[in-house]
Amino acid sequence: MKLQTSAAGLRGQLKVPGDKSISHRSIMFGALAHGVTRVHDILRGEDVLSTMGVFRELGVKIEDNGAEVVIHGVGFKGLQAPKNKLDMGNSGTSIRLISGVLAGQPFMAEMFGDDSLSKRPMDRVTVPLRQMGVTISGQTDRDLPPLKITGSEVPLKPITYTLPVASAQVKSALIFAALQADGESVITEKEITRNHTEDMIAQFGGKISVNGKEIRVKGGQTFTATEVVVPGDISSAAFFLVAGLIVPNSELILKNVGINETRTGIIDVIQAMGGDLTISDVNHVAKSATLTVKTSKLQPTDIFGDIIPRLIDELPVIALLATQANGTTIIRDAEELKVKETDRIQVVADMLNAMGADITPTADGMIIKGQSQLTGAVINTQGDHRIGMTAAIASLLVDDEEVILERSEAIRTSYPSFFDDLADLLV
Ligand SMILES: O=C(O)C1=C[C@@H](OP(=O)(O)O)[C@@H](O)[C@H](O)C1
Ligand SMILES: C=C(OP(=O)(O)O)C(=O)O
Repeated sequence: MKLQTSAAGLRGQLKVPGDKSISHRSIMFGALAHGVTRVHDILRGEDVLSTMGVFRELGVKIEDNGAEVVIHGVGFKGLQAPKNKLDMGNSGTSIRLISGVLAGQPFMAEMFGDDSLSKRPMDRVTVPLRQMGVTISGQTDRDLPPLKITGSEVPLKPITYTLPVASAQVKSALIFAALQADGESVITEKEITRNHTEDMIAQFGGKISVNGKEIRVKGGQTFTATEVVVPGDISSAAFFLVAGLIVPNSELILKNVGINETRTGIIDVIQAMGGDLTISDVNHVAKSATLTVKTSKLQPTDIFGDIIPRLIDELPVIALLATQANGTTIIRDAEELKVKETDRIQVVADMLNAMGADITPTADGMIIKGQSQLTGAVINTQGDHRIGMTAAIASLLVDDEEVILERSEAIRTSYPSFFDDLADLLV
């Protein structure tokens, strides 16, 4: 498709779609709870639809009446052996978290995904799950999908485990397994990562204790159905936060954005760069707020250390932001970007360099020179939604040249209405 270029400004208000991480987990906990869970403002992106499809295959009734998604929970003991292979699509969150769910189920299941997912390492979950008594195997020494899993007939062994990577997906997979273990598990994070799984255990009436990076969770708990209202996804809002800051003559008001503190690294970065961002209407219960951004002069910054997991999915569009700062921005400690839907260090650098940026990829990040005039190019998402949306925002700064985006349908993974929302905000 041909992307919009030469934007005269972005103005107006937007309610970004529901948080992807919370949407996945609302289906999982809804299925594992007893009773009927209603979910409002769920993200209907393809990744979340994959999770819904898998739980339907596991015998859970899930209805979408347009206004809300209704999940008829069956409890941990009510899941049924699937008749078909479980299709995880493009979703790392689905395959890793559901591995933890299936770990304690007394049946065999096979999980597979698309070409991108089939290249992503699953050994980070298979290694600790095996220690808990699960039979699970994948392809090559990294346990790439497809994965075959046979859960344990008897309660799993609890685990004491320090994560070698900063990953909410691995942490969450182990929490789901630990909930089906005979005793207390102790999981220690490398860095603090998004805590939606922990929050949701409490929301569904369960118990979990969190002390900094150390998490303790007991097996054998039962969950009670509840009502979930999903806040907007800050990872989706990120594209419009950056657009509002770098496109001249812009002012954007983003409503109902999730501001869980484990996700707000991008706000810290924008503030460090001197961006004009205000936070209002803070709802402490829903952990959401209104974020307003205006066109700004930006300074460079260094992004590294424990902020990285708090903005990991935003780094592609943060790299674009840095191309417009008045100096050099350095991103470090972000080697995890290499094992996302694409190698996001290489692919982001290649894409933005093809558009006239000056980015040097490094082993664990990027060195980004600022004040680049962006130019026309042909870009391929390579199946990565965040690459596609970053390209679409970058092209707003291109004058009198074309930007063509190939495989743009990848954006439906996390933000099906992205192009409609963008069109509505153009001056
Ligand atoms: O737990 C989650 O919902 C997610 C965790 C992160 O992945 P990792 O755990 O692999 O860092 C993130 O990149 C992904 O988009 C969603
Ligand atoms: C990495 C992502 O998701 P997942 O790991 O679930 O595929 C993402 O949404 O950017």
